[in-house]
Amino acid sequence: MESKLHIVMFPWFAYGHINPFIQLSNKLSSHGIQISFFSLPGNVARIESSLNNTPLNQVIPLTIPPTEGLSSNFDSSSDITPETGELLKVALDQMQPQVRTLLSQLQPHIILFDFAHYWIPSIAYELGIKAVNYSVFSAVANSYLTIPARINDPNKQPTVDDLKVPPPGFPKTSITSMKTFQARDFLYLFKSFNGLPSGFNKIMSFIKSCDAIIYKTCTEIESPYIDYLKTQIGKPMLLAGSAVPPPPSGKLEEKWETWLGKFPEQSVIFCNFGSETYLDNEQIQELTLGLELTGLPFFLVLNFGTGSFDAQNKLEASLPEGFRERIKDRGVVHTGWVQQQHILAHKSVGCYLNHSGFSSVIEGIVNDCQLAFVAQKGDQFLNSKMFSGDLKVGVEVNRRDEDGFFGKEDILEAIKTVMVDTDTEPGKSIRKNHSNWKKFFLDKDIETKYIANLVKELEALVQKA
Ligand SMILES: C[C@@H]1O[C@H](OP(=O)(O)OP(=O)(O)OC[C@H]2O[C@@H](n3ccc(=O)[nH]c3=O)[C@H](O)[C@@H]2O)[C@H](O)[C@H](O)[C@H]1O
Repeated sequence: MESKLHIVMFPWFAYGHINPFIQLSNKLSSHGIQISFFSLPGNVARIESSLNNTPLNQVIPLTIPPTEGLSSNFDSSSDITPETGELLKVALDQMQPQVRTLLSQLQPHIILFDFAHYWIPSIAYELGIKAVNYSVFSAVANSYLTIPARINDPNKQPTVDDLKVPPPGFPKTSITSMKTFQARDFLYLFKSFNGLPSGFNKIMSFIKSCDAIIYKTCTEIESPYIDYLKTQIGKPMLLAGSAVPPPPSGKLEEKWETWLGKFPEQSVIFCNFGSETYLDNEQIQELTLGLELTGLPFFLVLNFGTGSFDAQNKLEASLPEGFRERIKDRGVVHTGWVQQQHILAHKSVGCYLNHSGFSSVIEGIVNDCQLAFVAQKGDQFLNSKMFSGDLKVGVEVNRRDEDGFFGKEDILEAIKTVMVDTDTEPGKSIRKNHSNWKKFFLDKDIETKYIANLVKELEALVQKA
């Protein structure tokens, strides 16, 4: 039966967050649920182009309040750097009156909100709307970092040493400790910027006040972490399934189709770092030299967090001297957005070196691309360990404990393991696991079951007083 629910979607303003909210919207919309999607004006056209086009659905632009430090002509459609991100969080908090007015006009049954929107539950409660957090982070990342057991004294920040080990009660999995550079990166979550609560405190605040939390995962992949979260959260926990991205529409751009078509099947290494992850110049040097060392064809995408502004100059300045000339017959280096799913689906692509973004990894698995991970921040470090250590579907690039440095030989080694040494371990098992997980992710019945169940649980939540 068609659902009569009306849900407001309110993701964080970066595409790594907007995309999973759109994907969930479309799945819920196919059950007749009405979607109103909040975002910034610069994102509206792109959301409209992906959101199911039904008379019920709408994208509502929010006005960005004047915010000290945030340029008055800030365009949310370009990359959001960490600095702009913190200013945008200030702007987000100032949007409370406008969000309250919109919600009281729309009167949805539920609002699905993201990690930074800790004030949504109190507004929603006043208006009789259910407030549900939709976590776009994996269960492994949530359970290692953002659960009450992570901190025993709310007035004390954890140290690097604290963050190197899992919180008390954490399940016994391949994750027993993290490297120093990774733990140092996790500190970001506990810092306060511009006088706002830290990311960790925001999450702790809405865990207490929201009506439920939806995780973008399934028990088949992450059951130990999901079970642990259940002991920590104390709120209804709903699962949206593995969130395999829908097949892409249209065709791959002619120039890339032609370029990839020159190479044998499964020979090309595709290398891309998602929508909000940028390597520094030292990493780019080692990565490019490592790709050169493999002797294989490669397609490398590098971005710099500045949108299209000056990106080409930054790219040229970051490459090793003479690199373009040396690799011109077998390598391309590109800056800007590419049709990742089309590229991964191309028969010439056999390896995907990536940053362990959850959707990106799954796109690699369903497309027969062997996976090598060089995670850069936060949740990516935990995804990378879970996919390589628990599921054993790929390999992590070796990194130095203190600062995460990797050399060109480390890149070569990881790629050889999954692409060349496939008759010996661990490459042999990784290929086998990859192919088993591919079958799982492509099983439509599993996905359908999760979404049908989620719809039922959301309806039940709305019925509750
Ligand atoms: C929750 C947040 O997700 C994040 O964003 P990210 O973009 O990396 O997400 P992915 O899951 O890789 O997803 C990225 C999505 O963008 C698509 N794409 C990307 C680049 C491109 O050039 N072309 C494309 O089509 C890609 O196909 C995938 O669907 C980060 O990990 C972050 O750590 C995490 O907090």
